[in-house]
Amino acid sequence: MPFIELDTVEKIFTVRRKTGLIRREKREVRAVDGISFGVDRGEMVGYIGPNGAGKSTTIKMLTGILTPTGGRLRVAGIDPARERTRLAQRIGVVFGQRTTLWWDLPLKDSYRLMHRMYRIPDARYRENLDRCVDLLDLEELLDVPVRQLSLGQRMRGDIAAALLHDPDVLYLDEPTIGLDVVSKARVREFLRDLNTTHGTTVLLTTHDLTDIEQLCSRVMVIDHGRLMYDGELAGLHAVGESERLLVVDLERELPPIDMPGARFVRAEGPRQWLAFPATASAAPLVAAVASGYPLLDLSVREPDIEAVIAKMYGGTREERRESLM
Ligand SMILES: Nc1ncnc2c1ncn2[C@@H]1O[C@H](COP(=O)(O)OP(=O)(O)OP(=O)(O)O)[C@@H](O)[C@H]1O
Repeated sequence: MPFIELDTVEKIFTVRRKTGLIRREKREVRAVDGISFGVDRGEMVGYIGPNGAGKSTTIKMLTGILTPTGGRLRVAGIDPARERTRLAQRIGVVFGQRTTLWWDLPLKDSYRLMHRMYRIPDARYRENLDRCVDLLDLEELLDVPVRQLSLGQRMRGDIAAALLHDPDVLYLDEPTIGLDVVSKARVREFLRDLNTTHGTTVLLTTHDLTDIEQLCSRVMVIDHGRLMYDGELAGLHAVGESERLLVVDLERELPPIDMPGARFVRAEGPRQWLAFPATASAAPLVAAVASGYPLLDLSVREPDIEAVIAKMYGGTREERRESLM
């Protein structure tokens, strides 16, 4: 059984929007729209996608902060939303944009508080702290209040904080965001070492594809709350490259649509995805599908992240650097 397991997990937010003085309109946001995957113990997986794709919502469900509105989710056999405290002993979380450290306290005092909060046995705490201080070069920073630390120093401090209780799983949400090149390299080296020597399972969300390239053998691409790709990074070259997607909602579940000029990508119930060349007009394909199949809805999607990734990996270093800025 995979260590992290998601089975058609869904999170729908209901947003109320003011439309008049008193009138309010309800709208549903499908932040995560039926995602399934498994991550084995010791894997290091990249979880990427454009802004608003549903990455943070997935991580929040994996930590138990948010409860899924549908599907089944397990981490180390635990249902996160039901047993959040028990799960907290097994997971570590680092949000690049937010610190879990106490802003006004010296770094070491934050660690002492965590020692008590997580009830970490003294010897284990000492050992983990020493290792993190050594590998993340924190010695000089232990007496400095967190608000005085640079972003890179703070990030190293946060990573150490997430590891003091020896978690089996580490979720990292943008761990290198805003860091300079040297700090990024240091963080990556530490994570690689953590994964190989401790077998820590790592799920990494990032906009910096160099993180993925250097750390993850497997990458999942999420877009509009759905899993669009799950496989080796190298395989992304082929996906989405100069192709657009036709999303077809049929009246009922049917065998894969077979159309000249289109390639069947995948199906989920009555919904099917067809890829077609980006340079071709969508109109003839739409017309052909509409006349040949019982349709409820159709939409054309640009291959956002896939195209970006394909372009970046296919482009020169200069182009890549530009697109990372
Ligand atoms: N608490 C909430 N209430 C309503 N809508 C929300 C809430 N949280 C997230 N959303 C919406 O859900 C969708 C997915 O958001 P999410 O933060 O998971 O995306 P993301 O992939 O992490 O994006 P980013 O890369 O920008 O952080 C977005 O449309 C977002 O506006």
